[in-house]
Amino acid sequence: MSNWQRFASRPELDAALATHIANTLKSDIETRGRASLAVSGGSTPKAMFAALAQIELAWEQVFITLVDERWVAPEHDDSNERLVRENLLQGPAAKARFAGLKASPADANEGLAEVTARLGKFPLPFSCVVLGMGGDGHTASWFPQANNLAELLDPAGTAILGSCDPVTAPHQRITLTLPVVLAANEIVLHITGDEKATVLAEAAEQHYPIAAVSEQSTNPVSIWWAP
Ligand SMILES: O=C(O)[C@H](O)[C@@H](O)[C@H](O)[C@H](O)COP(=O)(O)O
Repeated sequence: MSNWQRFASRPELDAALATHIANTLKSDIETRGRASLAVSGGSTPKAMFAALAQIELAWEQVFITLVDERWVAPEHDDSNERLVRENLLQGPAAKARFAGLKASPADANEGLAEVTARLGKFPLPFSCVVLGMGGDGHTASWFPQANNLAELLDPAGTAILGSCDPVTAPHQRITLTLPVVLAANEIVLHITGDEKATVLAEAAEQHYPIAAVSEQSTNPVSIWWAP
């Protein structure tokens, strides 16, 4: 159902995953002329972003967005857009075409149409979607307690994006929906530490949101892990 790529250390994981993503983008540029990447925020991907940003490829043909965003201004410390701008859109990768997921309305629901229109310029399906995972079994902004979780995880849903009130975490969110993630050419799950490996092992039994990706076999996810 999923294949594991295990590394002895986080720096080795970050370097290998950056190279792998770059190769996926290069091969999609060769076949489609363009490539698209959706990345997660949080703390895990920061060093991998820095490694990926330094790899030479036709970045001007690469469209980058976020898997999910906290509904805060792009200058906010908790903004995933800020994380991406400061760590991924640097060096050679500064030429990539980036679209953030935050819009001006105070409520994320009111910004959904505007942000969805931005993604209309993207070559879809995504070449690669890079997910993270929280200790509560959430991925993207599919939080266990969210009252619209079933809607975000509806495989037959037609919306690209949905909003979410995580309940157990700060900030309202905007997030890609399950069908868009599952339609990607490649899905990567980037996690570190024994605790997250255990959470993932218990995902099906505990009905964690990550199970919607890790326990399906239509588009098997590759799990990139280091202690
Ligand atoms: O904005 C976010 O919070 C995310 O995109 C989220 O899904 C993240 O990937 C996990 O919460 C893991 O976060 P850490 O890497 O900080 O553990």
